[in-house]
This record gives sequence, structure tokens and C-alpha cells, in this order.
Amino acid sequence: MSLSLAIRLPLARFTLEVETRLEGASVAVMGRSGSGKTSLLEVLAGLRRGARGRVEVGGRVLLDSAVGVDVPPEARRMGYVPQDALLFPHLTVERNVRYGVRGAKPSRVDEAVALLELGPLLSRYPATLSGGEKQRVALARALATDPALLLLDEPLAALDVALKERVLPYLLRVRDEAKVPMLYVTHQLGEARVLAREALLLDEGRVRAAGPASEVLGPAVRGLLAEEGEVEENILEGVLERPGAGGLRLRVTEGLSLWVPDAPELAVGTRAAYAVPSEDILLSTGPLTGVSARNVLAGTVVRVESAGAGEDAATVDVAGVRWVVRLTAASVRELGVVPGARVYLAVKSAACRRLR
Ligand SMILES: Nc1ncnc2c1ncn2[C@@H]1O[C@H](COP(=O)(O)OP(=O)(O)OP(=O)(O)O)[C@@H](O)[C@H]1O
Repeated sequence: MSLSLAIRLPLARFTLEVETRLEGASVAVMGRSGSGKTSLLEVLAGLRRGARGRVEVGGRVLLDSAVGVDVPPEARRMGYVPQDALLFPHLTVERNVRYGVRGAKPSRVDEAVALLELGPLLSRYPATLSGGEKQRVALARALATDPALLLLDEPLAALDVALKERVLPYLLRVRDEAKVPMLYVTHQLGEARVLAREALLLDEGRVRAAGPASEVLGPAVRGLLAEEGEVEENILEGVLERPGAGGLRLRVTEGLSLWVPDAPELAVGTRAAYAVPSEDILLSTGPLTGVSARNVLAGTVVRVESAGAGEDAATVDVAGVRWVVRLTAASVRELGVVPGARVYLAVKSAACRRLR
């Protein structure tokens, strides 16, 4: 799946101008409020009149205004889930999911229901569902139409933190099991880091950065998002192990394992993801001994950027995995935290929060 975009759409205050190529498997679309994210999704879905340029999705040309091609929305095979996706209140969950399936294979409905674990909810009505369940139904409805690309506008925004963590794994299943390509608007870096392989950063309708998520979603992105007080998180994915009687450990790569809080229900060998807030990591320029933190990781500083308000964000490479650590600009100067410096990160196992 590839995405090739060259779009111009005049909006109230500025013109949305997006020219980029992406692999498209899982793209986080980020940017301040009003930067044009929803407009971009609507152009792809074919819902915005007046969009000029060219849109190619998986080799199929959906828009080419130069030669008069503008495939109508219903023929684009876009699974669009708008910000406040509405379910039909008078239809059961099952009929909501089946709605709009007409052309697609009926088996897609069963697959979507199974993937999002909606079986037990099929005969319920939307009014009796929790926010997270409604989101799963909306997602299933889009998936059941067998879309070439899912367009998700802040699918988790309306959910509180606990619900978010319950719905996120379903999005990961869509990405990893159903393998449906998706473009996903989010304001949350943590979410984007879990879900996205690529990121597209918009600023006043223009592309500020686009490419692999690991590059685009570095610490510098904070200034461009500037949402209120969100804590930046490091997301680590790996396989759980229990070496000896030491407790539970997440094996991220050959050279990086992380002690995490033990919980009896977690089986060895399962895949799991943990979040570690960048503020909860202690950085030292000398070897750390006699500290209570269970994880002491040796790494190399890759870059140091200002994160505003007297704070810096250091990116540290530990055995090929990049960590972002927040520290005051004063500490950065005093400790001599510069690119290339050998440093040690101390991470308490209690600071590792399980996502799935
Ligand atoms: N149909 C429209 N015609 C003209 N201007 C529009 C239209 N819809 C939105 N706009 C304007 O275009 C800009 C981008 O809006 P858009 O909804 O795409 O932003 P966004 O990044 O999705 O914002 P948010 O994060 O708040 O959802 C805003 O200034 C908005 O007022």
C-alpha cells in the first residue's frame, strides 16, 4: 500500500497544501487544533468539494483534477470514521456493523465482529454501550466494508485514559492481524508512538514533517503540537519473560530488557507493550551503582533539543532503541549531555505502565 498525495484545498484561513508519499501501513496525522487534519481525511474520503491535485492510494487514482478524475466517495473504498462517529440508535450493534456492507464480502462482517470482539454485544442497542464499545462498533462498521484504507479521526479522543487503553489493543489488532492500512488523527504522542509506523505533521495546512514515525515523532514535535501538559512517553514493545525468581521482564531486543511490575496473570512468552514517561527517567553521565531503580541502561546521547519552559529532551540510544528523557536545561549544561556522550538511564520498574 502506498499513498501519494499532492493536494490543494482552500480553507477559511489558509490553503491546505499536502504533497507527500507514504508507505501508508499505519500513519499518525498530527498537528495543532485547526491545522487541517480533518480536512485532509475528508479530501481522501472524497467528501470535500474544491480539492485540487492528485490522490493515489495503493496505485489507484482517486483524484486527478488535471484530467477530471474525481472518484465519488462511495466508490473510493475508504473506511472513514469521523470524530464523533454516530451509530444508528434504532439499530442493533449487528445491524449497525452490517450497515453499508452491500458490495463487500459478507465474511468481512464476521471478521470485523470477531476482531473487535463484538459477539456478545450484537443484539444490544447503542444507548446501552460504553464509549469504548461504541468506538469498537464504529470501527467494525468501517472495517466490514472491506476498505482499502481506514481514515480514523481521533478514534480514542472521547475516551478516558482507562477506556483508551482498552480500545488501543483493538486498533493494534486492526493494524497487525487484519493488516488494513490506516491514517489516524491523534493529538497524543504516546498513542501515535504505539500505533504509527509513519507520521505526517501538519502546521497551518502545510506538511512540517512526514516519514518514519521514529524520526518524525522525536522530542521536537512537542513544540508543534503544543497541547496542554501532555507527558511524553517512551513505548516499549517486546516479549515477557521470567528469568529465575527475579520477577517479570520485558525483552525488547537482544540487548535491551526491562524489569516491569510483576503480575501473576501475565504469561511468559506473550507480547506486551509498556509506557515509561520521559519525566520518570533519571539520567547520569557516570555508571550508576547502588541505586534502587531495577533498570540501569547504558546508552549514547543522539540529540538534545529544547522542550520549552527551561526543559530539554535528550534522545538516547540504548541497544538500538531510542529513549526520550526529560531534564532541565540546567542539568543538561552541568552534566555535559551532548550528542555522543555515554550516559546511563535509571528506570524504576514501577514507572513502566502496561498498555497491553
Ligand atoms: N468546509 C470548510 N471550509 C472552509 N474552511 C474550513 C472548512 N472546514 C474547516 N475549515 C477550516 O480549516 C481549518 C482546518 O480545519 P480542520 O478541521 O481540518 O483542522 P483539524 O486539524 O482537524 O482541527 P482539530 O484538531 O481541532 O480537529 C480550520 O481553520 C477550519 O476553521
